[in-house]
Amino acid sequence: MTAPAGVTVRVPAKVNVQLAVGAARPDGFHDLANVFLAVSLYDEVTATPADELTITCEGPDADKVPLDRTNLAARAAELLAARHGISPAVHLHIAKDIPVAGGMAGGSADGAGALLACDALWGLDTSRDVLLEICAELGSDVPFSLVGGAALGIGRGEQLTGLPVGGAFHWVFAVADGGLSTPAVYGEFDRLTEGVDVPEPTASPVLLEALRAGDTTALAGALANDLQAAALSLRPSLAATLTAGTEAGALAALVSGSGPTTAFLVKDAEAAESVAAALTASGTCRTARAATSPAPGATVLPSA
Ligand SMILES: C[C@@](CO)(OP(=O)(O)O)[C@H](O)COP(=O)(O)OP(=O)(O)OC[C@H]1O[C@@H](n2ccc(N)nc2=O)[C@H](O)[C@@H]1O
Ligand SMILES: Nc1ncnc2c1ncn2[C@@H]1O[C@H](COP(=O)(O)OP(=O)(O)O)[C@@H](O)[C@H]1O
Repeated sequence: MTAPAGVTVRVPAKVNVQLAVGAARPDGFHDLANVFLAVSLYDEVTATPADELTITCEGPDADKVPLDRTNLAARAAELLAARHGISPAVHLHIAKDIPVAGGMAGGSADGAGALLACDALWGLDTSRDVLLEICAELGSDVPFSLVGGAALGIGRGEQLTGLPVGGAFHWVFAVADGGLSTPAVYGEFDRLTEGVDVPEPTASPVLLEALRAGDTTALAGALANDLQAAALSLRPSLAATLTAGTEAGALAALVSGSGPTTAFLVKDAEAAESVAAALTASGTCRTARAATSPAPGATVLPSA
């Protein structure tokens, strides 16, 4: 008898080209206008039949990934199985290339990837709407990991509207040593805005038009992250990384989401190569990676 085939799903990382953050809500979350852009750094999640739910992970950051039921991939398998009244008997293997706790939604990517991989492996054919519901239950960023491309997320970031993108954008991501906790960064945002009348978050029309037109220069002028001050307050060394990338010729620099990864928008692939080399040489980050956007959402790969 041949071994049962596995299903592999590839899922992109994200950068928030605009992250407008409102005041804390009674449930502890913050209302957002979160403009997500998927970028070409990917995790791959492979689901194979097993007697019980198990997880393995490979990659440079694998030792930082929990392998118990708190892993978002495990939680995705459990939620999907529960919806269908079946047992989550599956082995999930994560090939991790997205920095862990880096503000690039790597855990969310694995959650969305596991969901799609298990759905295919178990032959469930779950509707897109139900998959998106499960994603929102897993975390605010998980629905976007499923859909990819570009989207505006409102509410806590889970209510998505797809956005048109008129061309490719080139990026460099400087990966920092160690992560930053997302709740800690939102907590620092609350501390820094105490006594301030935080406005309702709204998407910038200039930024949306820059995306639609595929206009890199206009996008560079419109990038904005309301969590940046909080991330810098918790990790002041990020300022030196932002400066190093800008001095190396990046058109714009910002913290990716809750950080500590920093994102640099550059003119083209050639500029990406030289900015990545300069950032690596600067000693202000662990490593620098070039990537392009938009990237597709979670995708089942053809079986080998
Ligand atoms: C900041 C962002 C930007 O896209 O991502 P990262 O940069 O960390 O990847 C997101 O808002 C993170 O989304 P995600 O990581 O899915 O967060 P969740 O699991 O839903 O929530 C984790 C915690 O973050 C805080 N949180 C999250 C989303 C939100 N709209 N308001 C919040 O205050 C809450 O403290 C919450 O308990
Ligand atoms: N599959 C996973 N990959 C990475 N981290 C995970 C995963 N599942 C749960 N986590 C937990 O989520 C935290 C945030 O990870 P991650 O999603 O990579 O960062 P961020 O929220 O900054 O984008 C990690 O520190 C880890 O404890």
